[in-house]
Amino acid sequence: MHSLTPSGLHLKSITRKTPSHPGLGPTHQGRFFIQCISRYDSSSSTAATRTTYGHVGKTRHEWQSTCAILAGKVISQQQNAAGEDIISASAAVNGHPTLDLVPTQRKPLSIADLSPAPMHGSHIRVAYQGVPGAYSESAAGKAYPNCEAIPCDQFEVAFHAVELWIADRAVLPVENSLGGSIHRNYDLLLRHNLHIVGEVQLPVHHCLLSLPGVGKDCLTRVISHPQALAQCEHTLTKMGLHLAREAFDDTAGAAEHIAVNNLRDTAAIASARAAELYGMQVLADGIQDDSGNVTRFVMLAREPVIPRTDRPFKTSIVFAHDEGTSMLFKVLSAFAFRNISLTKIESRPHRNRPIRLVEDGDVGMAKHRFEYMFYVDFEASMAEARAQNALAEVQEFTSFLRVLGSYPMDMTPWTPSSSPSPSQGD
Ligand SMILES: O=C(O)C(=O)C[C@]1(C(=O)O)C=C[C@@H](O)C=C1
Repeated sequence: MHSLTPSGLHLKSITRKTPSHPGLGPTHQGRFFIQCISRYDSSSSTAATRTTYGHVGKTRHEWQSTCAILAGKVISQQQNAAGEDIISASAAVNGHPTLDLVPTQRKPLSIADLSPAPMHGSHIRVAYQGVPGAYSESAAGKAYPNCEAIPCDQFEVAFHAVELWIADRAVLPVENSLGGSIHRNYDLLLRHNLHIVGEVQLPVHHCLLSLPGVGKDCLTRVISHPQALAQCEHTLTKMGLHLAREAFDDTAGAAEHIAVNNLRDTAAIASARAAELYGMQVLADGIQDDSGNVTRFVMLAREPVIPRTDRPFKTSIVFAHDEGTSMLFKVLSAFAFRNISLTKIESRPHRNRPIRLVEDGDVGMAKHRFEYMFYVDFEASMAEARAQNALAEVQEFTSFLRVLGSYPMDMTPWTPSSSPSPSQGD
């Protein structure tokens, strides 16, 4: 178990005012929720969150709050520049006013904006997507015991937190044994220049949560992270729960949303720790479709780790090609001939050129072909000659090749979760 202590920050591009709810305690009630502070501490099970207000002051917490606002501004600026959705932070969320984080004028960052936190202390700061109680927070704690976990409302904010020196690491999910790849993070890995410095595999044990006293009969819908909904789909049906399913940013955020808004017809799929944090009851425990439900997370840093050969390493690469799919066969054989095992292959649309027009010589007609970026993980360290030789060969067949990281493999054994056990509230 882990605790939240008032020594971190919650990075958000939009802040919201949370209405009062008796189950949440004074820190959540009717305030501008600028920052939620959490430290992952594997030795304790107590939890406390703390909020601060929209001013910049002299204390460390206030300084950190400034960082959160800064991160929000940077993201807003980038989104404006890219012509993507503009986040209007001055808009109301759930009828409540939010802070204006959208700058009216672009102001370049100064060196002062980017300087690391004073009094950093001995705790490594780890950014994750979600709110306290999310699985990503547990993954951060598994990867870096006693770290200071920094909740971020979007994956991209976690990338920015590391780039801006607000966090030392980001821990992000990339694939789940039931739900498959988390594509957004593959795309972000390519857009940003952070390095993969490690991986952790986390057994994911889902619970069905409702407000205290609310039974299954009262429920009409279930909300959670899309991956969590997918991981529990069959079990919910087998339990006779034909509920409308709605996606939410993260599992723990879904539990918090129900608690804050007193939603008596809605259940959340989230962790037992989220139930504890947000005062929810556990209606059923272990509702994932397979007991071996595991999510793989990668750790990201500004600097790569130096590859070694004294322990098992994995290397992640991404590449693109200019002609034909036969290139893929050649690339894969570069690894096969050297007895290098591949552990993962993923294809994503080519960002700059998703479709290409090609002449079909046989029929004399032009046709459209989809273009891809390929992500490959293989079991070897970049310090090994066979990995270097394989990549030298891969480079010959590809138009673009980037090593995302060469890092120690997670070798920790894990035990499957138990099968569903309905508990209180039936
Ligand atoms: O929502 C959370 O709690 C998360 O940490 C995100 C996430 C994911 O993105 O896959 C992580 C692990 C589980 O597989 C479900 C959800």
